[in-house]
Amino acid sequence: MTDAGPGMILTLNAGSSSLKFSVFEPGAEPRECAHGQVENIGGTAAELTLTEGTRKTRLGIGRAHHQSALQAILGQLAPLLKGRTIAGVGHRIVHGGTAHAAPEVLTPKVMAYLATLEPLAPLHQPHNLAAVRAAIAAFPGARQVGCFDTGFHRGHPWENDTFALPRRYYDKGVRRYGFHGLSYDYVSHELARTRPELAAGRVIIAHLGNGASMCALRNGNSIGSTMGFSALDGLPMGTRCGQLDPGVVLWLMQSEGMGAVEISNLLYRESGLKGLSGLSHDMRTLEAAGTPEAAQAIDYFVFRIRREIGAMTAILGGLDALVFCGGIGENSAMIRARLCEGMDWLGLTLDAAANEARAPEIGHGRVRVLVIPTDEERVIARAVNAALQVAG
Ligand SMILES: Nc1ncnc2c1ncn2[C@@H]1O[C@H](COP(=O)(O)OP(=O)(O)O)[C@@H](O)[C@H]1O
Ligand SMILES: CC(=O)OP(=O)(O)O
Ligand SMILES: [Mg+2]
Repeated sequence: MTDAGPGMILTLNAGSSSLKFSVFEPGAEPRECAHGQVENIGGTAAELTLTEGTRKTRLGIGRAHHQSALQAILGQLAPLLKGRTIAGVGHRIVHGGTAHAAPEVLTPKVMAYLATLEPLAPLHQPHNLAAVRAAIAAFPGARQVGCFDTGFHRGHPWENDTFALPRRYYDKGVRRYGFHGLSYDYVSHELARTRPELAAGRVIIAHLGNGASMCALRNGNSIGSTMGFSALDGLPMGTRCGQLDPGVVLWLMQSEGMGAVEISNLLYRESGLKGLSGLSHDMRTLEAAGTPEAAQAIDYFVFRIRREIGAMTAILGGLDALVFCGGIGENSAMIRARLCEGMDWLGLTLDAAANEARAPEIGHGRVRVLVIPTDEERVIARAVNAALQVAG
């Protein structure tokens, strides 16, 4: 390959149902040259979408898992690089545990620690680490930088960091970490850039995708998250149960004779929207389905989020802005409308036309309601750019 300029930045973001990537030109504010994603991982018909400027290409890749999706992406990279090399690869790493918050170069020692966290995020962490190994093999000269989803929440108050278990478990790392931190980082900084008066106040960001969580922010800092020790807690998700009485887990073990692997599979892969609807994890499918079970799955999703809006408003001491992001938050006008219905008591009133048009601002009450498309890739690219600067 001829070197036609400084090395580029590649970002890899393995979500539970998607693998997203971008190629950035390094710089004080990295410039995105191309991006793409494999969606519907785990389903029967995964699709790789590539976008370069106005050119969009779609490629059916059949039944895909994260590893084959990654290979499909690596196979498409060469023409996007236009003869340039890759200087740095940035990875979304869902769990940084107690030891890692800020972005870091991924040494074998760091990788070994991160591998111990795999059981805490089985839908993500193994794929995140597999992507690092594949990127080392594909780009041996590049700097590999990890960006942690848990990092954004590490400064949250102790009451939100702990469970009411004997203290020794906290000391062993049984804590409420919170996730989707790269998304909250991006969205909160966008809010600060575009609406600084709101960012300085009391804000709830609802990241509603295949994984879903909410973050309560005061002056741009996380003070509470619906997700906890693992990415299972809080809101119901595509295939994850969300909040669950731990007594249910005991009952599954004692009365149903289920072991850890079976319970893990049930709670991570068979529950949530998929479990309740008996149909699909995908909100688009449920919205179109019209079956009573699909409707009830949506009802439960909406109910839990509304409940958390109330709880977070209470810990914030009021609310100045509610911000939607993530695949559902950005694209489903119906879900946004249902979440905001009857919230006038809070000063939150949706503007129906603006909501349907997916305008950046969709409310007209005292509490501002916004849609800010998230960009985890940009947060990763900024971190890689900084790491490349340090490396000289
Ligand atoms: N137009 C839409 N209407 C409703 N839901 C949508 C729409 N587009 C995407 N979604 C939902 O967004 C989810 C994916 O969200 P995303 O944040 O990209 O996923 P991940 O959690 O894997 O990163 C899909 O499973 C689907 O349910
Ligand atoms: C943490 C998490 O659930 O991530 P995602 O929404 O990408 O699956
Ligand atoms: Mg995601």
